[in-house]
Amino acid sequence: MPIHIEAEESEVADIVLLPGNPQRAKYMAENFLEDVELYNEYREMYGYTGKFNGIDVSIQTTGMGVPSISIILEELKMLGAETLIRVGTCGALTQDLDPADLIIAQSAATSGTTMNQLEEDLIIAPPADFELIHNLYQSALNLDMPVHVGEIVTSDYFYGKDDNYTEQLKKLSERGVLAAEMETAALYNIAAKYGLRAATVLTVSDHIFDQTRADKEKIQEGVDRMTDMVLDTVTTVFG
Ligand SMILES: O=P(O)(O)O[C@H]1O[C@H](CO)[C@@H](O)[C@H]1O
Ligand SMILES: O=c1cc[nH]c(=O)[nH]1
Repeated sequence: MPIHIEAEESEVADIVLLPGNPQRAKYMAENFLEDVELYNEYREMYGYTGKFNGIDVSIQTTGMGVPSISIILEELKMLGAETLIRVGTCGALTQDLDPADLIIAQSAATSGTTMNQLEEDLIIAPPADFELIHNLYQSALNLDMPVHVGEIVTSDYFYGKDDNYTEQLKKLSERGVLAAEMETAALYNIAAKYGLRAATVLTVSDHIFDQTRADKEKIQEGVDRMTDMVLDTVTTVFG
């Protein structure tokens, strides 16, 4: 049994959804899955397994940031997980995005974390699994949801350290990077290391440059949309 996910392999599904927030994991499990079992409570890294349209699906909390999600991903690999879909929130880097819009992350640049640096002169940027993001996009269109596809940045900072960080984000924004969050580069790198399938879907909770945050109801609307989209794709790809 791994150290931080106190579960047996048989308790975790092949398909795992990955919210950062434990309350989101609980909400998604209780409101979207049937026959739900809680398999992990340690450190409030809640993990649930249930069924959606007859398909076994787990929802595993990752915590915030690259170190936390990296522990969880390594342990999910030990527990036999094969398909990993992050369901997170993010800060938009452009006014073209509205609160509760959805983003499908094709790739993740990094700021502050060395996740994409394989060796001194070797930077990699593993992409999302194409079949997953293709189907996620189709699900969003079919369900008439506002969706954007592109690059994001995974940052070690939620609160910008200094002006230099804001300048970095502005440069990324000028190059078309849509939003910042704190885990996806770890997900895509660890998935590449083990040959797992991975994708990230985010809902916009903040606008970084004007420092505005959507109210809780709006963020919840985005979470509900995002979960509907992801479970529609799970049904199409694995049903
Ligand atoms: O809402 P979650 O999935 O936690 O994702 C985002 O929210 C947290 C910061 O508030 C970070 O984990 C960031 O990546
Ligand atoms: O990392 C994050 C997540 C949500 N909102 C932000 O501004 N940053």
